Amino acid sequence: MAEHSSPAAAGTAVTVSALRHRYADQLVLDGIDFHLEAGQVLALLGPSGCGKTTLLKLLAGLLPLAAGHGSIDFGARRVAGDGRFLPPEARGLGMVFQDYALWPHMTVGGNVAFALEMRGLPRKQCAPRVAEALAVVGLQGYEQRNPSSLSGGQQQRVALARAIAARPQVLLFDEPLSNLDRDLRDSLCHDIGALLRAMGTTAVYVTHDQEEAFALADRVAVMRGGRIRQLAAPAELLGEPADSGIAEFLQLGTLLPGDAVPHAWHGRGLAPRCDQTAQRLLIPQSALTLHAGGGGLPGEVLGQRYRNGRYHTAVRAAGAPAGLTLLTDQPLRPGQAIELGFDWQRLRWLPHAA
Ligand SMILES: Nc1ncnc2c1ncn2[C@@H]1O[C@H](COP(=O)(O)OP(=O)(O)OP(=O)(O)O)[C@@H](O)[C@H]1O
Repeated sequence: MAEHSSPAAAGTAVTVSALRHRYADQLVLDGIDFHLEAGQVLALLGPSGCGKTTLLKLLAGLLPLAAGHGSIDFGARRVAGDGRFLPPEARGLGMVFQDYALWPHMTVGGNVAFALEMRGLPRKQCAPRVAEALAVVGLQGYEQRNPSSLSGGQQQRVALARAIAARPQVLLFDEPLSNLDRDLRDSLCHDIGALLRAMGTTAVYVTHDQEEAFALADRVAVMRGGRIRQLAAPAELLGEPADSGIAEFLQLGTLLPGDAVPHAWHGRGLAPRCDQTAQRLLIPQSALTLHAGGGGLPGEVLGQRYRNGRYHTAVRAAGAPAGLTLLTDQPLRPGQAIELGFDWQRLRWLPHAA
């Protein structure tokens, strides 16, 4: 994407308080609270059905907020709650959806201009704004093209141009890359991240792809069962997951039940279990290495799988249940005896997921 100066206005803070939502008698959001500073990017990450899209729709004004079900503020403006409800077009939003949602009967330029015309911008002023937004997403000169003549990645760039052309204060993304193949996803994800940082627009980005969330967002809210279970910067989530459910969802490593942890490990440097609520031991993949030179824990190779330039190696450590994963550059054969190095400082006792 082009290294352009921002066509968008700087973002506004977003505050969500005690938000709840019901579909008929099913409570799908239950007590959502967060505050995003202006210009921050929040990823909503969680398994299918946890309520990500519902939360995004409430932020967008695409769903009504029932009385007594919390509030949403954009800066000092209450956009929903306490009897107030601003429709989407009055919230200063841009939205990008999974299915691009471009008008097929309009040109690329027409699609981008549409958002501006809807806001009452005189036609004459639209053309330079359209050109500017298309340039930012790397589609300079595409105004006259038909959306159907573009690739999926290019169509999503048009949708992005349309979202930023109106200079929104808040950008909302609902799984915008999930229809694209992996390589295109990676490059567009990188471009969207760079664009958001350059624009300073506040953004909320729904995804179930952890890599996408961690690449783009300043903060990540991990959701489960209609609640935010942890909201933190990516590094904090990786290093200090709040419970075993989060560690499991983020696939941070092996989780051993407390009573399966070999007794001998305590003597080796494992911090003792600090309280009764700490029930499972997380052994992050990053804590486990192939040890050379004696003094490591004896282990055995169970199998290997090559992925992303490394061998994901299933190993069994002596006295412990199977299921540890070691990342290594070395090919190893099943049954091979090895020694394992543990970085005991990285092991964590975690409470069970609530
Ligand atoms: N219009 C609707 N009417 C009734 N129930 C709904 C409606 N939309 C969503 N739901 C239900 O609400 C819950 C949350 O759905 P939501 O789409 O917000 O989850 P999600 O985390 O975005 O899931 P996904 O990743 O699969 O899109 C699910 O149980 C879903 O079946």
